[in-house]
Amino acid sequence: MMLLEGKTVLVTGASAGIGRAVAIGCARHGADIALNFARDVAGAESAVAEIEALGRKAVAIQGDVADPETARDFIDKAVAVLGRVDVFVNNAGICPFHAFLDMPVETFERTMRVNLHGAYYMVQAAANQMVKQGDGGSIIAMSSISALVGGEYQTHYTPTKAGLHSLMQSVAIALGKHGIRCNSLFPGTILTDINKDDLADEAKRSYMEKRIPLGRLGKPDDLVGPTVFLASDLAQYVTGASLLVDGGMYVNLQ
Ligand SMILES: NC(=O)C1=CN([C@@H]2O[C@H](COP(=O)(O)OP(=O)(O)OC[C@H]3O[C@@H](n4cnc5c(N)ncnc54)[C@H](O)[C@@H]3O)[C@@H](O)[C@H]2O)C=CC1
Ligand SMILES: C[C@H](O)[C@@H]1OC(=O)[C@H](O)[C@@H]1O
Repeated sequence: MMLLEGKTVLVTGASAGIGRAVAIGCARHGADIALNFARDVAGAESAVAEIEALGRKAVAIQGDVADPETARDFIDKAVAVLGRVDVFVNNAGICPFHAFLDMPVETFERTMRVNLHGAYYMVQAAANQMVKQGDGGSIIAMSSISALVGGEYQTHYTPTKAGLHSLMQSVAIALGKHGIRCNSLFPGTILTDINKDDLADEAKRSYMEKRIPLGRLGKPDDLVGPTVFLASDLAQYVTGASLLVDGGMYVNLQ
């Protein structure tokens, strides 16, 4: 069943990892796609080619989400090519693992700017476009299990993910009157470039795997179904909600 037929979906950070899987997954469900990407031109172009091969329209638009100008530019260019915005997926993010006591100011500030400030500007720009269209929409934030639990080397990162979830709760209230639903996904540990180095440590990887009742680390495609659900009319009465997509890791105390 095609759940996103006729919809236009915008995804940030979509040249690789979860964002790319979600963009292509939404296209499989009938959506046209606009992808934001930072630097990886080849990754963005190949994602566009994959989406077009599915018979859908796709456009890749370059921009650093930490720059407030990028948000307006992304929405305007996406609308110029695809006509409208029905679904906005705020996915772009970084997690440069580092200890707390000597966290460099620039690492802390860059993580905040990309993950949280960038999300704020993007969500605001997408929401303004949806309000202008006048027929609702769906905004989805790629938050994290890290909105709920800490990480020794993620003291700069986990607050951005809790902040993203909080942003979705508040904008769900602000935008409800416009029929715009706002929800968060909480991925657990998904194998992508963001944690390639961290999980190169065999002991850490095996510890993470053992914490997961479903017995494996996640893959980017694991986020497609939950994203499509929240994007689709199946979730027409779901807003301000969050969904863990973690193989059960969060609930596994002992
Ligand atoms: N992989 C995991 O275990 C988990 C990931 N997440 C979140 O999922 C999202 C996607 O991450 P992954 O696919 O895992 O990592 P990834 O590193 O494969 O993808 C991140 C994407 O964001 C883009 N990006 C980074 N900075 C950007 C900027 N300034 N402007 C535009 N794009 C930018 C990257 O180019 C890349 O395409 C992130 O927000 C991450 O925090 C959440 C929970 C778990
Ligand atoms: C980057 C981490 O491996 C990943 O990102 C998160 O949000 C979780 O903390 C995951 O473990």
